[in-house]
Amino acid sequence: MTRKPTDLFALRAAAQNDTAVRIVERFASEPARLKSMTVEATGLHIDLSRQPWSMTTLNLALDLAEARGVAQARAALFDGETVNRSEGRAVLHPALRAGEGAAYAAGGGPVSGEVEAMRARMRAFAQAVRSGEITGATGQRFEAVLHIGIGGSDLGPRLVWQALRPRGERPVELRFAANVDPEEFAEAIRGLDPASTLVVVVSKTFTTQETLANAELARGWLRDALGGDGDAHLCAVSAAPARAEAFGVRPDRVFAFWDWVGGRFSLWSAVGLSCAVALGWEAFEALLAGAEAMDRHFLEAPAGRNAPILMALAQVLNVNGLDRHARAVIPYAQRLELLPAFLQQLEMESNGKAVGADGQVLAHATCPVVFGEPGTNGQHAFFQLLHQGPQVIPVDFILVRRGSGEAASHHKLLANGVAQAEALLVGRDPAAVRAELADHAERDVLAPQKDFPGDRPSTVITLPELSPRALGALIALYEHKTFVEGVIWGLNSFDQWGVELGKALARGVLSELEGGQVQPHDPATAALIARLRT
Ligand SMILES: O=P(O)(O)OC[C@H]1O[C@H](O)[C@H](O)[C@@H](O)[C@@H]1O
Repeated sequence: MTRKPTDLFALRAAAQNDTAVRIVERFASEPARLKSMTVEATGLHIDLSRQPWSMTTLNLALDLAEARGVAQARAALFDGETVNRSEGRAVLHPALRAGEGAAYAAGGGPVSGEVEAMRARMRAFAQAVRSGEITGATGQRFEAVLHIGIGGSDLGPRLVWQALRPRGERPVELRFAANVDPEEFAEAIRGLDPASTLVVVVSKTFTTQETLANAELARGWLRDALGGDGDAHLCAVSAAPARAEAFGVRPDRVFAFWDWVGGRFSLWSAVGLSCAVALGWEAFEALLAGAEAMDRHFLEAPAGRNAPILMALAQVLNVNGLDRHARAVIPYAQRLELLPAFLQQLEMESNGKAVGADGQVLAHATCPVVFGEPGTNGQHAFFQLLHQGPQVIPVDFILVRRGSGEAASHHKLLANGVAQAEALLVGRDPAAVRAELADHAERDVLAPQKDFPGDRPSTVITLPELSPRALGALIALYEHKTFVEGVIWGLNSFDQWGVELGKALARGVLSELEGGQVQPHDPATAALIARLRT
């Protein structure tokens, strides 16, 4: 394989040049900066003025997006072309949230009719479960849903439930089991009554080892309590519905989706069924509407006002221009606790690749390490490194303007978010630090340690409130940002070949751990297997 030439060099040179001027000083020399670098997208406010670009470099980045064919790639995606070439599939998650009467087609074949029909089934099912029209085998209402799935079949629904779950009385409780570690399953069913629990098994392939293991545990739990009737509490969501039926799920309880829905983009399909049941159809529909509004923004806003494109360019600038290979995501909202985990899959599984879509080794870096915790908790843990560590880590701050609950606490939360972004941007004048220590005998030793360099980039996203609509828009914003980055980096964001080897090896190791024939391994692996077998 040969190395591929890249046109990121011009951007890199400009980005490095820009570091001669502190970001905060640019506001004076670039009066239009704040206005030009903040965008409103479907009610979300996105401030990119704290990113380390000059206005000139931003324009260069926009030229790069144009040269890399972002507009054409976006059209190809929405037109249902086979953009996931390595798997021969279209990628059409926008079709899942389009309103009635849309006309999406995957590879030329219409899909919107099927999408609408499935949505109607989901809606009818969710409403019938909530109203008590559909009951369990003993006639009891379903008071809980156990959602079983992993990766893309878990993280989206889990994030949505955490973000939107009712505070007080919950007509329907929602629990999740993803890990094959039986501890998670045991915790998920704690306190639940099988007679009033609906089990939704979600797996695009319906071959995922962890999910099938948990589905078997759930089926056993239902059967122990309800006998053979327990199977009537099983639902499945899959792009391989025949496999779900072979597992024993009644055909009218199998909800299909399609191979043109990527796992980590699948929340909007029947993968969201358990959220639709537990939160109610109106909330699920509003989530879809928020995402659809972001789709329209992504399609229609000019590149310089286009939130997903600008956020992608800021990331490219930091990664490829300034060698910043990590990014922190800090939601100042406890309910968005799972956003960093969701984005880890979305971004790192999509773009954590070193080979381009054309099979050539890429000559540039791609996806940074994404991590994060809610604010203010993260402040008391790893923010030390963000403020004073040797490496600069750009941060996404997510603030929610109108909180729910105690207003005074919400103001404290927001104040902390604003202050942290300011501290990263502005830092502290070293002279002020020294002046404060004027009488200190160890002034020369202490002052540098108390220095805040600042000039550390962030993006600040403000949501009007944590509504289903705003959450849908936020998730879709990150989906499209991830896609644009993939286009600029020249890779296929929609496959994940890197997860296959470990899965295949685990099958062999399992048989060895269970007493089967020992296979040849490297010495370290052989020793570990021997240790675990005894
Ligand atoms: O939905 P499933 O087919 O069960 O797949 C669940 C997950 O496992 C795979 O290994 C992939 O890494 C994920 O992208 C996927 O979402």
